[in-house]
Amino acid sequence: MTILTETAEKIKNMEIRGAGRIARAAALALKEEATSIDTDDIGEFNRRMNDAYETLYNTRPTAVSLPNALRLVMRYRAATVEDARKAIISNADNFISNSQNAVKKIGQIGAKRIKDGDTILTHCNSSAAAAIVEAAFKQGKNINVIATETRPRQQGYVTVDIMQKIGVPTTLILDSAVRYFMKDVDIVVVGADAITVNGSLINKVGTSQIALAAHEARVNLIVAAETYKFSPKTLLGDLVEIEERDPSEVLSPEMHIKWPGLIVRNPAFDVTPHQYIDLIITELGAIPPEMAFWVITEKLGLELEDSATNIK
Ligand SMILES: O=P(O)(O)OC[C@H]1O[C@H](OP(=O)(O)O)[C@H](O)[C@@H]1O
Repeated sequence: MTILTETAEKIKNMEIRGAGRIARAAALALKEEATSIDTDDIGEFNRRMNDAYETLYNTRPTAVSLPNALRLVMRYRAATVEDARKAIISNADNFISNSQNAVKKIGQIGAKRIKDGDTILTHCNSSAAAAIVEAAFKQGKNINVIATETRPRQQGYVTVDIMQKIGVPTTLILDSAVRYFMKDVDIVVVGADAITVNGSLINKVGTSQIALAAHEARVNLIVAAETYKFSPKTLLGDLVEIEERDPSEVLSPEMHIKWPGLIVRNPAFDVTPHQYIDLIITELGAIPPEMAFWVITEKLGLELEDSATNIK
């Protein structure tokens, strides 16, 4: 197994997960592939890099950070294999370090929205959302986190683990207990797998129910999202595909056999309309969801140009 196929497999089975981590792992896999292709023929090199792009692209459909990262790394024009290799390596290194810096900046900017004494509810596991909590805690704010379990993959445990290591007092709750606890919550902070041109959020399934409960209780909901989580293709009229994962994540095959004909659905994400989002914290600053169009056209302009010509 090459690093490329291993990375693709790990993204599919969610050993590598979280929109930002998926993007960085894909960038690294393209870099490794570019380094290891043994040819002097630029045509063959380009073909094999395109195959690598396709393999990674076809792993999970929803997190737009993946195609955005792939396009950024693959943006090269070169007459020789040596130049192509250099360009891909430098693009991948830049993407990875920009992505890591973006998460840190989001932490610093988002922490200003957290007040001393706040109880923060978060869903699933988002490194960008966790960066906000960590920065606020390191500023000496006395805060608590409520983490949802996040059925069926229990990414809430990853959040709990991070919070325990940092030392933030944390309460784990069932996803279905969110409305029950909303009266104790001061702010909801979640991550993003994609943000559409109208500022709506695609994130772990259950986020939209949390947003409704927060709205009802007049609790602010903020989204932590690097600009490469904004979806250029939504500007072209496309919808973001919602990944539907295997039913066995929800119900064991042994149980399923007992009820032949039972339909089990397992969408991994849902859509939270922009009306329920107070702010999106990006590395460029805290912006209202209505500015998604600006991020896509002004900041991801080149990706848009690519997506217009480039199918994906
Ligand atoms: O990039 P960061 O902020 O880490 O994560 C962003 C989002 O990615 C995750 O998806 P999954 O667990 O891969 O399905 C969650 O939906 C999370 O909110």
